[in-house]
Amino acid sequence: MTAYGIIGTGHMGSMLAEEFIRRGAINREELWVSNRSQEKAQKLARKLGVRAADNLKVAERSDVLFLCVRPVDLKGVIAETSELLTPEKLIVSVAVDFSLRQLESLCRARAARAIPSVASGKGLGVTLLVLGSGASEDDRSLVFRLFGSIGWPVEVAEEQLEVLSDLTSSGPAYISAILREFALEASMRGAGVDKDLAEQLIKKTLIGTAALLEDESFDDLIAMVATRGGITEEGAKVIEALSPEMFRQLFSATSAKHRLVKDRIGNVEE
Ligand SMILES: NC(=O)C1=CN([C@@H]2O[C@H](COP(=O)(O)OP(=O)(O)OC[C@H]3O[C@@H](n4cnc5c(N)ncnc54)[C@H](OP(=O)(O)O)[C@@H]3O)[C@@H](O)[C@H]2O)C=CC1
Ligand SMILES: O=C(O)[C@@H]1CCC=N1
Repeated sequence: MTAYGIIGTGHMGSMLAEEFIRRGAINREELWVSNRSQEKAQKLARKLGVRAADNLKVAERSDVLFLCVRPVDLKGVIAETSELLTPEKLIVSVAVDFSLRQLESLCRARAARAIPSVASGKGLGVTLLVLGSGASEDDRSLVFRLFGSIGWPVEVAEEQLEVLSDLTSSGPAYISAILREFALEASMRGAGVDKDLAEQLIKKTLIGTAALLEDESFDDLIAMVATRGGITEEGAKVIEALSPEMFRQLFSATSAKHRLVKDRIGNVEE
């Protein structure tokens, strides 16, 4: 029996625990969880019927250990448990901005990075995967099986993780922020449209659009809606004209923040 552990039961850690159990990828008796504030881990353990313990015990028990703390807390967690992180174990870090090189320099365990998104809470998220040099083909199969149970795992080059995680992990927040502004503007056009109603309507429209996008390209879907000489064409032109600058600024801002986080973490392998 493979034993699994999750250190950090915040948004990502608790989502992974719940979904892996719910979808049968991990059996409840195989999973241990821990968290800095212990009540959080205990509450999750009670809810899922898994076991809660402290970081050391979870690291000791686990064959596969998910590290689900923020990048700035990760070095401390690995330092605390490093004696137990032997080459027989696989660590899977979900932290953005903490490299494989750093993980591998801090402990002797085999390492992988997996960057999921909240959409995996619905079994529909992308998980970006990068396997470390010590990881085996069995490790690759294992992470693909686990993350395949909650969406679409895709192996990428580590140097692409920053920009791709902006797209897929931060994506649900950005799409929500854009649509919230769209609904707000609709409610301010003077026609007396209620803001909450506008939000509900655009959410339903998003869900329908997402279903269509299973089969259609963006261009084809736009062409389906934008009747030649009709209304949508005009709006689409505005989006095409103005949004490149918005997304350029978005990537500039996130890139600066990625750099800041990496600087804060420092060259931990040295
Ligand atoms: N949220 C998202 O959509 C995504 C997040 N990620 C990555 O997931 C990681 C976690 O993010 P998220 O879940 O949003 O953050 P949260 O703040 O929700 O969760 C982090 C958890 O880590 C716990 N923690 C902190 N230090 C320790 C420690 N020393 N020992 C044990 N537990 C500790 C915190 O405990 P306490 O309750 O005491 O604060 C908290 O519960 C980050 O590295 C992030 O980059 C990746 C992809 C998507
Ligand atoms: O905002 C963050 O830092 C994390 C990483 C990607 C999504 N949430």
